[in-house]
Amino acid sequence: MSEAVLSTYGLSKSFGALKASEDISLDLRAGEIHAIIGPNGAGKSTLIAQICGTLEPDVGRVELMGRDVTGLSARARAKAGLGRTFQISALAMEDTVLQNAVLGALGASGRPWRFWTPALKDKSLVARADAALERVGLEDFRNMRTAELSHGQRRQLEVAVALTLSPKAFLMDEPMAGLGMEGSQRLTGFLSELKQEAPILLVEHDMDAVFALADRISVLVYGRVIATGTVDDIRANREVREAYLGEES
Ligand SMILES: Nc1ncnc2c1ncn2[C@@H]1O[C@H](COP(=O)(O)OP(=O)(O)OP(=O)(O)O)[C@@H](O)[C@H]1O
Repeated sequence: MSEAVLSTYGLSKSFGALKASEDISLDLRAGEIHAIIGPNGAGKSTLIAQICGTLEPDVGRVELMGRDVTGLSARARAKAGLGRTFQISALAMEDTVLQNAVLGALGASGRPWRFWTPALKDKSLVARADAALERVGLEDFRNMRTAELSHGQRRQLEVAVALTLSPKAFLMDEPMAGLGMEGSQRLTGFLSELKQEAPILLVEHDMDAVFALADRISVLVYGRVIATGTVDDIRANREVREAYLGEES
């Protein structure tokens, strides 16, 4: 496949005696979904936090489009093109769908937050927000209160907010969580299109979704990557089956 958009080199992070990340080197390539799977406590969230910049690694570095971003804040990384959706929704529930999307577009514009109210009157910001809403299929819901959206629609809105920053790569932490079968099937279809715009590093517990979506999978166990490969490689990997997939494989 093609070149790396996002790479980690030797990321390590300990909490006291616990090695939550141990020498993690992986990459995310143009056009792909790379899923990170592993049992509870394997270190998936710790890894994502170091990549997005909310947790400092003890050792190692993160590169985005060949640029070392390890010293940058999470906000600066987002501006540099690292789009993120969160395990726990960061949306303002009482605001409308459009307001949430404009907030993202405002972040992308680099203007201070106190210009928030006029931002809704700023045609270019609203146009950017509307384009993102259209991209995720929420254009008919733009004036609805976010709290009234279904769970699946909120996930789509989170992607729209991230899209307003024109991300070069997405980090998604359990986007399927809380979705029913229909919702996760719809999101699966959407993510498989979205990856063409920006590749997706995906942490997900829903194995059906992972096996349907991922171009490559890395398996984390006790903070270490024990295998990286295609779905078929991972299904066939003995160490993975023993350590993680067990009877399900
Ligand atoms: N701030 C912290 N302080 C101390 N220990 C931590 C901290 N954050 C995570 N850990 C520990 O590091 C290990 C990895 O946790 P992490 O949340 O990254 O795993 P995970 O794979 O995301 O788990 P889950 O699938 O349950 O979300 C766990 O043993 C956890 O208890």
